[in-house]
Amino acid sequence: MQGIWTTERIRAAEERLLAVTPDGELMRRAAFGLATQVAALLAEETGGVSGRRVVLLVGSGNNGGDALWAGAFLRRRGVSVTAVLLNPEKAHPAGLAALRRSGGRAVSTADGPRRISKADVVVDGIVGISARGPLRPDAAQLVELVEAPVVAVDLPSGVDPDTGAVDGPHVTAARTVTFGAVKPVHVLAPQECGEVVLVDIGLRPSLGEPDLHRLEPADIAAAWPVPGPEDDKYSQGVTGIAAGSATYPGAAVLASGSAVRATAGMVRYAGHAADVVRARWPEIVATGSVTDAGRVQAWVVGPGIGTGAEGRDVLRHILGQGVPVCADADATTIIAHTPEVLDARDPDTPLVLTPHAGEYERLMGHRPGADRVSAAREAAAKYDAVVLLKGYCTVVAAPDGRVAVNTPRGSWLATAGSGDVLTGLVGSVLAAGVDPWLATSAAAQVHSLAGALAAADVPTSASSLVDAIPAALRLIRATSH
Ligand SMILES: NC(=O)C1=CN([C@@H]2O[C@H](COP(=O)(O)OP(=O)(O)OC[C@H]3O[C@@H](n4cnc5c(N)ncnc54)[C@H](OP(=O)(O)O)[C@@H]3O)[C@@H](O)[C@H]2O)[C@@H](O)CC1
Ligand SMILES: [K+]
Repeated sequence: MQGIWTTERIRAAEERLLAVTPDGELMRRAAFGLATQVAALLAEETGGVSGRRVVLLVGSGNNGGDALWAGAFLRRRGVSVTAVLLNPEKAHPAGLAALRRSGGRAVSTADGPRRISKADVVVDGIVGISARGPLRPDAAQLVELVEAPVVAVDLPSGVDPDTGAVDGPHVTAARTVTFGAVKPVHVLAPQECGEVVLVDIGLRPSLGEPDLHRLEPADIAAAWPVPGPEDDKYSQGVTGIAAGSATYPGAAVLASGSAVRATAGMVRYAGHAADVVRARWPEIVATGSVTDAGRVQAWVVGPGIGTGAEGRDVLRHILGQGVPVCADADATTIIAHTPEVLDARDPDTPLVLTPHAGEYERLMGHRPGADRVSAAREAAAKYDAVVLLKGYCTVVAAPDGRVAVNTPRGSWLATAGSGDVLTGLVGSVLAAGVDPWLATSAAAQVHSLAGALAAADVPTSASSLVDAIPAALRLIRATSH
């Protein structure tokens, strides 16, 4: 699992490491890694390094220091380097001296536009982990003029380091070179960071346990149920699906189909769309009501069941079965409007909620806001449930505080029925007895990978998303070694 640390933790670890490292050493390590990446991007963009033009946008902190030192390294490779100093009195003295010694030049913001227009690559050393809020006007004016690809130092300036939130002018980078550890901004605002490259500066041993996680293919492959020689269709977990209606059977077909494709376990369907589901998925045992559905190891409930009395009865019945439940869509709304349905739940049985921002507001009485990680944690604690907060990046919080972030591969998943597919995936992994936080996080990643495979850079549909699940699983297994 990839660990992600908040800036408070990074700063504490840096202090510990700085105390035992020669002066300036960490910055030089960081800057050398940065210079290597800038040179690589120059080569990719222009076919060469020597003689190319790099402009550094340099703020008043150590982030600017990194950029200046990297400029000095780039000079050694024959790059023409100009630093635009946003605040000349406060520019990192040692970095500025190093750049000047190497033959680089430093100019004021007045000369910035002319230099920027000729740059092959621009380096954003405006601010790093100590700043909050949008770019100040002088920096914003220069950034607006940039047409060359940008390499962000540590993070794209103007994007919040801990939440990834954007609230005004900011940098959008082609590549972000970060140091010591991945920070929340990199997984919560991937669209602003571009490709993220981590440079090791020796921080890892000082960091401790991560604040957030991102599952790697090996984690998903290890969590995903794979049948063994002793398994039969029951032992791998039976998923129950209570979704859809006679008038709107689509949600039932998608959620059930997703569960069929996701694991080798059996799938039962209970509801008014039984005929349609059976016709589309003959391997599913379908009945008209949850009361005669038979034994399941996990329930998926909600998509298309309606928010009236009947939907409420279905949800209450399912919550009382003593097995893990993934409550989605209409079930979320029912819980928000009549929280007493949760009285039917055995407190020891896992519950997964999958709200989008609007459903979150119904559940919590306020919008998720800019800090989506804290928002998900708050809901997880309130409902004693795993909460998957939908959005461009999906945040999965457990009641014990664990959080996983799923970075998307494009926006293709924003298609009708996509949520029904996700809930089917979650349910089928829950049915196999996997830890609910891990099951939900793994399902979210398989869902986004299936979306990317189904779309292949063109719009897709939820049905093709279901069809792409096996390919996504195959790819994850192939890349997990
Ligand atoms: N520590 C280490 O060992 C290592 C650290 N490393 C590097 O250091 C970076 C952190 O450096 P840092 O702490 O000096 O702060 P940083 O983010 O550069 O600047 C903050 C200053 O910017 C200003 N400012 C604030 N808001 C602003 C805004 N919206 N728009 C514009 N300006 C704004 C404000 O200054 P002011 O202008 O108000 O005087 C504030 O004081 C880190 O990201 C990494 O790159 C690496 O070298 C590895 C080793
Ligand atoms: K930066």
